[in-house]
Formats: sequence, C-alpha cells, structure tokens
Amino acid sequence: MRIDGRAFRTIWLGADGASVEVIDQRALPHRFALRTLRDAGDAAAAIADMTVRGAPLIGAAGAYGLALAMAADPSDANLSTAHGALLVARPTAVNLRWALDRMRARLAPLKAGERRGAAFAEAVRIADEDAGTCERLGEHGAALIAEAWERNGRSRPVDVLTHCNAGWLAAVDWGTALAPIYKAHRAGVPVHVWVDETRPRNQGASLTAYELLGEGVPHTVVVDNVGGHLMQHGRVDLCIVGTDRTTRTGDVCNKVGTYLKALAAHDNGVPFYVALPSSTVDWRVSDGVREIPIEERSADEVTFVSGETASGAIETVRVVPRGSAVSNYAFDVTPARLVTGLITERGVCAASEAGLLSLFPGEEGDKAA
Ligand SMILES: CSC[C@@H](O)[C@@H](O)C(=O)COP(=O)(O)O
Repeated sequence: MRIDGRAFRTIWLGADGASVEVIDQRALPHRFALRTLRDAGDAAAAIADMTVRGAPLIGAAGAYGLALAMAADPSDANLSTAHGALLVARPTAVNLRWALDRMRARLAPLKAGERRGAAFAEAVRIADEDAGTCERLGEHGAALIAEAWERNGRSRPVDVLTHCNAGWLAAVDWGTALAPIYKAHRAGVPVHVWVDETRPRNQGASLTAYELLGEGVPHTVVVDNVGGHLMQHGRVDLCIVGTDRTTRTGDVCNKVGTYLKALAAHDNGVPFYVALPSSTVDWRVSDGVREIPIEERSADEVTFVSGETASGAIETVRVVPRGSAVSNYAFDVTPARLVTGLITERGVCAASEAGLLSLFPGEEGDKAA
C-alpha cells in the first residue's frame, strides 16, 4: 500500500539476499524508518519489541527469521533452536507458530546444504501468499460494505468502526480488517472509518490513521470508550476488526477492548465482523477464553505515553502516579456468539465450527494436532 504515494510492503528480502528489511512501526506516525534484520535474533527482537506487529506480519517475520537462522547455520540443531527462540517472541498470535511450523516442515527433510535457499524461498512464498490472501478477503469484505451502502439508499457514506491496527501494517500488504475498506473505497463506495485509538500503544491513533491517510480514506480517530455511544446514536453501520487467533468454534482473540465493542454492537444490533486469513485459525483450540494465552506486556506501556511535542521532539511522559499498581493485558477474547461473520480469503462464514469447515473442509483432521 502507499506511503506518500510510494507503494510499500511491511517486510521484504534485502537487496543483498542475506538480510531482511522491515518498516519500523515504533517510529510511526512521526517518522518513516526501516530496520534491517541480519539474523534470527534480530527477527525475534523485532517481533518482541513490536518493530513489526500484527498477526500476519508476525508470521512472515518469523518465517524470515528462520531463513536468516538457516543462512548462518543450517544444522538440525539450529533449525530446532531458532524455531523455539522465534516461537516465544510473542505468545498470542497463532500465525507465528503456523509460519514457523510450515518452515520447519519444508526444511527438515532437506540436506543442510539445501536449506538456506529453500528457507528464503519459502519465507518469500509465505509473505506473497499473505498479501494475496488479504487482498482476496478484502474483496469479500468489500461486498458487505457495498450492501450497507445499498441499505442506506446510497444516501451517505458507510460508517465502519475498527479497533487497533489490522491494516496493511499488521500484515504484509492490504491488511485484514482494513482490506475490505480499501477495496470498497477503490471501488467508489463511500466509506468513513471510526478509528479507536487503542490504548495503551495507540495502534489505532498512530498506525490505522496513518494508513488511512496514505490511502485517502476518510476517518475520525476516537477514544476507545466512545464506540458504544456512537452505536446507540446510529453512527456505526458495521464493525470490522482483525484477530490474532480464532478458535475452530469461531471465538476470536484480538487487541484488548475488542470484546467490549462486540458487546456494544450486540446490544445495538450493529453487525460485528472479524476479518482473517485462515492462517489465524487455531484448529486445536475450541474455547478461546480458557485456552488462548493472553500476552501481558510491560506496565510501562500503560504508565507512560509517547508523542510529538509542539517543537517536533518525540518525548515520553508519565500519566500514572508513582506507586499505583498497573497491569497490561494486551488481548481479549470475543465469544463466537457475538460475531456476525468471519471474513476470510474464501468468503464470509458463520463464526462457528460448521461455518469455518464449510469454507475450509480439509482442516478438521488438524484438531488434535
Ligand atoms: C491484522 S490482524 C489482527 C491483529 O493482529 C490486530 O488487530 C492486533 O490486535 C495487533 O496487535 P499488536 O499487539 O499490535 O500486534
């Protein structure tokens, strides 16, 4: 997608064929910066410190990290060590394990000497496939936005509320929740996006707003707690969010605060859609609340906020008094019963095991994997 009119992806193989370039998302929206990953340790650090973030991108970064590991030492021992080290970089988004397991399955049967080239090729394939998958789910989701426009008699733009950043910065390209918006916008369907700021890291205010500006999509940044009010007053036609892990029964784990938006949507009869590539489905898990590990991040993310001062300097300031206890749960689970539908690369389905299997019939056998 575009930054200042230039097309970018979030991750790509460096020109030397031996390193990986990523957009450093910690610097946005104030500064556009790239970071070079030279080994698996760099990749694990970039995932953990959220230089790269968002479920599909974490998966692609893990795959490239394993390729960097194979370039340094293609032994069986290092394949296992690097897989383990990358896997623990962040716990909630299942795409990381999905991508690492796919890489290991591809590389393990090969001779050590064949692994470097195969690993980079597979990582590139994973990234390319993610871009294609997100574009396809965007087309399916755009149809829902077009239907909402028909429902309002084409009288006004369709108001979509989204939470966190599930746009192209969270994937390799296009994004998940924002892909339908981009597709609808490019097709001439007028869309306006309510962007939840998404405390504590403000991925909505900083990244979603930045993306939407780049693509020229009308949007308004709102504080996290205003969604219920907007829905009560008919200002939201539909919600679309992403997910970091979806159970086979259709529960969705996404950025903390998603559940409260789903409750408000349910109470107000607002359709609540979740957009996902199938790599985000964890077929081994059936109860999201009990079984999905919820990442707890540093209390500093809550205690301090960072931003640009009037003089253009980036500064971090304390907003919580010294001495108060602080906790920082990064995700929550929205039960399937609150989800109107799942927007996938194969179409839109019910948030249920039957719904998912109607689109992904071969996956049932993976339940016990
Ligand atoms: C793009 S998909 C969905 C999610 O990954 C996204 O909504 C999200 O919660 C990202 O969380 P983050 O902590 O910024 O990695």
